[in-house]
Amino acid sequence: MTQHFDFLAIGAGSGGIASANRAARLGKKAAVIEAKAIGGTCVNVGCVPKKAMWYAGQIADALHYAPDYGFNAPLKSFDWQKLIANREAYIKRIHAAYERGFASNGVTVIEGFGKFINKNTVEVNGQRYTADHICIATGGKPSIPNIEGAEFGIDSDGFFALEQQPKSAAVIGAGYIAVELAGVLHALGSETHLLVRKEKPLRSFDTMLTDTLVEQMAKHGPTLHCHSTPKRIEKNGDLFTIHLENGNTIGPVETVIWAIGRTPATENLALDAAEVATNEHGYIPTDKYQNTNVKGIYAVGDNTGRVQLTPVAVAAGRRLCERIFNNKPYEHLDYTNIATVVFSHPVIGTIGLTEQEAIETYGEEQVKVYNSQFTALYQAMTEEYRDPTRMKLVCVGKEEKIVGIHSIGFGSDELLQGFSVAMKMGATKADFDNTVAIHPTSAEEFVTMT
Ligand SMILES: Cc1cc2nc3c(=O)[nH]c(=O)nc-3n(C[C@H](O)[C@H](O)[C@H](O)COP(=O)(O)OP(=O)(O)OC[C@H]3O[C@@H](n4cnc5c(N)ncnc54)[C@H](O)[C@@H]3O)c2cc1C
Ligand SMILES: NC(=O)c1ccc[n+]([C@@H]2O[C@H](COP(=O)([O-])OP(=O)(O)OC[C@H]3O[C@@H](n4cnc5c(N)ncnc54)[C@H](O)[C@@H]3O)[C@@H](O)[C@H]2O)c1
Repeated sequence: MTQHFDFLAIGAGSGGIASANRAARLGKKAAVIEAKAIGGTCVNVGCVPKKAMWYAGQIADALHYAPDYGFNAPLKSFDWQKLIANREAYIKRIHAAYERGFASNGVTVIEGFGKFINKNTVEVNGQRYTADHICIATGGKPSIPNIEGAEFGIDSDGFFALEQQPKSAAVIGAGYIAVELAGVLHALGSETHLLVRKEKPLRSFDTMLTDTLVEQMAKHGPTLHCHSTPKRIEKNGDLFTIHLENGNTIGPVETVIWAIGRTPATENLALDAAEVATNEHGYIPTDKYQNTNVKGIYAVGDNTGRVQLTPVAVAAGRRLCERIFNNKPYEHLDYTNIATVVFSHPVIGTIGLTEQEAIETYGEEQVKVYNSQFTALYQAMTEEYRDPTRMKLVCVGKEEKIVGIHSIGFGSDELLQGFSVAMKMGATKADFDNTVAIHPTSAEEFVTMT
């Protein structure tokens, strides 16, 4: 028998969960289909385990600062397995919380891999489900390059499955994941190499951020190898050597991690059966209302090729359901000015235009930039770790409207959310100046820049 729903999400990751719950809370009969684990990438092999590992790295950093704070606490050991066990136990608790949420909202959870049969029918394990509205929220998966020996490397999913801490690792890629995983491994004591193809990682970010990151990597590690494109990977016993296009080699190392981007999980969904179009990279193009080319079929999250962040998938999914089920015909997600944090060492918080983008958009004469550099008190107390925190405000026009906020250094992760609200509301430099600082914090620099 075919079961019918008002709303059916394919994929119980960030976008699918948020949309199905919202549909159900709006009184609709909603279901979500999940092939692997509830929570998707973010909860199981993304934001959550990554942040847990990053916190472990923060604790390792704090142990370096401890003697300058008067603590004589030599590190006796670090237990990777305990960290992983506690991380996974936390993830289990998140699964349970999601299940409680589904139960209280009345969302049906269908376990298995969903495939389209036609425009309003999806099949899972031979059972068919129809829906008036179908949301494709299938996310993505890590990419692996097509080079000799690529199979010797693991990806970010493999990183989270590591049962032992590698003594040495090479992380390949220049994006968020590469920078974050390399930073974590290094902080936890693995000899870590980060290989990027061009002159630096995170090249689309404001140069103040990336220059500082590169400077800090040079001082504290991991070892950054620029202009380093892997050509083949050679296995010798349990170790791997990376041969580069430029003739150099990196390694041998115990673990090679590919972090070279992600591909959309749209291949095996039988999208043809529903006539849903994809672009040449497999992403599902959507309009600003998350509509695909087929009426009643939507896509949200990483498979749309837009900003790949959990809160983006969540917000797009919720707004979609508000639009279709709550009489809000124009509700949609504004994809501009989305704040983001890279959990690098040091951590980066950024929103809006880089200085360069502002100049290209508004013209040099319209752009005024405020910079600040200081040592956060937390690190200023130490001998060896008095690293700079750097901040930048990018302003445009006579009124100095703030169009970019960038920060690298201790606390940049937690301080940005509030400032992003101000920027989204159209704050000017004068509004920032009118705000009395909170002292002593790093955040206060943003309201005291001259
Ligand atoms: C290592 C890493 C760290 C990250 N860190 C952050 C971070 O700190 N902050 C942040 O905002 N974002 C982070 N992200 C990005 C974030 O995880 C994604 O943007 C987010 O998970 C996208 O949500 P989604 O709903 O589009 O897809 P996903 O969360 O990937 O969920 C898709 C789900 O669909 C399921 N699925 C796929 N096909 C089918 C099918 N045919 N039938 C049934 N189920 C199916 C999958 O199993 C999966 O569970 C990180 C990503 C990675 C990989
Ligand atoms: N803190 C966060 O919010 C967070 C953390 C992790 C991931 N994410 C999201 O997940 C997305 C995916 O992250 P990602 O790091 O996998 O992808 P990415 O697209 O950000 O970076 C991929 C990098 O790999 C490089 N690359 C591509 N092919 C390569 C090759 N053959 N050899 C060497 N390098 C190669 C690219 O130049 C690029 O710099 C991000 O864009 C981000 O939106 C967010």
